[in-house]
Amino acid sequence: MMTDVVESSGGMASRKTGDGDTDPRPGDGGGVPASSTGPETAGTGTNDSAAAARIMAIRERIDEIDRTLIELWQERAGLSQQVGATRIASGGTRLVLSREREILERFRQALGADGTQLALLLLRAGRGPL
Ligand SMILES: C=C(O[C@@H]1C=C(C(=O)O)C=C[C@H]1O)C(=O)O
Repeated sequence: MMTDVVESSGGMASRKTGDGDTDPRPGDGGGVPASSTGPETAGTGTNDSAAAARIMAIRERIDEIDRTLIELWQERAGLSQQVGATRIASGGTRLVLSREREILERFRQALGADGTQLALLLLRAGRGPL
């Protein structure tokens, strides 16, 4: 499985297959659209060349965002681990649950139930093995 986060807030749901691909569903682009104008372009899911060009342009920004998210994710995890090591070296606790609750609430307020799930993953990444 590609993910163990369960969608619970009514957003996009996707089913994952063993190879990480998403099963096609009826009407989700698995077939050839009626307005098809040419061969399906570069994995865009459409045969319309104008739509394919637009999709590819948007995907460039999506890829940029994903790279930034990954970088930020890794930076945050590293910082969180530094805080933990600093605190333990000074005789403190590894975790501060009141601070974790604040973070969970921040993400929940901004993003709803998905925010809570995201924050739980962020906190876990920063903890490393307990
Ligand atoms: C990074 C800290 O240590 C731990 C990790 C946290 C985090 O990843 O945000 C929050 C609280 C602590 O359990 C901190 O106290 O700020």
